[in-house]
Amino acid sequence: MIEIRHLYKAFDNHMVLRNLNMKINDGAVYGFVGSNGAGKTTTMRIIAGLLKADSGQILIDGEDIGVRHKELIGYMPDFFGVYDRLRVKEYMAFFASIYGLDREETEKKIRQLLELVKLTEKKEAYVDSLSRGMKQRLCLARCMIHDPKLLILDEPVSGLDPRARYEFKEIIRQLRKEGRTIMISSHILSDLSEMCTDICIIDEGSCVMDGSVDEIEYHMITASPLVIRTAGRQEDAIRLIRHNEMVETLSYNENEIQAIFKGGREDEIMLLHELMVADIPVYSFGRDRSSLETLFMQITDREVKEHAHESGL
Ligand SMILES: Nc1ncnc2c1ncn2[C@@H]1O[C@H](COP(=O)(O)OP(=O)(O)OP(=O)(O)O)[C@@H](O)[C@H]1O
Repeated sequence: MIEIRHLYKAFDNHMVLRNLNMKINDGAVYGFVGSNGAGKTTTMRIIAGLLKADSGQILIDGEDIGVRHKELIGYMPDFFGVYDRLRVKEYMAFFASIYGLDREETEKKIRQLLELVKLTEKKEAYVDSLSRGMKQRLCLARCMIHDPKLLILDEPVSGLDPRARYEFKEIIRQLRKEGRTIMISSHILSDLSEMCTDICIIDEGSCVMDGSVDEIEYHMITASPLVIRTAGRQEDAIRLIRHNEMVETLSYNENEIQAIFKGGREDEIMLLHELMVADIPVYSFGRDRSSLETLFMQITDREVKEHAHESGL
């Protein structure tokens, strides 16, 4: 398990990380989401050993990571450097040499990793001739050359076209199946929920919500209003719904009734059952599934953030 404890970092008196805490279980694909400037890259660079924290600890299996970042972590930055006149296989061999792999091991690793990222046929191609998506995949391959305990990927799909994003996500799903531990950042929550097992939402340098993707989605669902449409008898429906203890607020117009409903699926079924028993002609009943992005906006909204903090989310 990787634990980040009480991380603080300031640049020129500007506090960027404030008491950041995270736990990443072995085999987790840990989505790290936050808006621009939230502190994602800073956190990742500190874990990768490229930047020093002002205070805090990074523990792997209970031990302080110390100076062992290089061997334990594979870090993929959010930009790709220029490698003039270097072929794909030479690029990979260069990184293998940094980690002291012998010739046989280097060849084996290059073969395996290029296969994983579907670049075997590009082995002899010059790096600079590859498409953006291919470069991202090559960069991922080189981060894995030394079999790191934790892979850190900083916004790996940003700037990719839909096909390249899909291809990259497929590789992450494959790595997830293999039980790799991965931390992956994005400012798009829905990108991460497709690939990840867990999500941490960072805002102004602190984690404001974390949990499994299922837990996060549960919060998303209960944050979405319940929308009920009837074919007549709307006033009776409003009266009945208003009395349900799970209803926090109610609004309506001539077409529909909207309720902020704190109950889960069972409570929704109960309410629908009550409406049916009262013979109210319900023709549509369900959550207005606000996108994950809406939840994200809500959580990073000041007032909601305070509420989430108080309720221990
Ligand atoms: N080397 C630096 N010197 C001064 N300020 C910095 C430095 N690096 C980052 N910052 C500031 O720290 C804050 C957090 O930046 P960081 O890059 O960690 O955010 P981020 O969440 O990764 O954002 P983005 O999604 O835009 O990449 C920003 O206000 C940024 O300007």
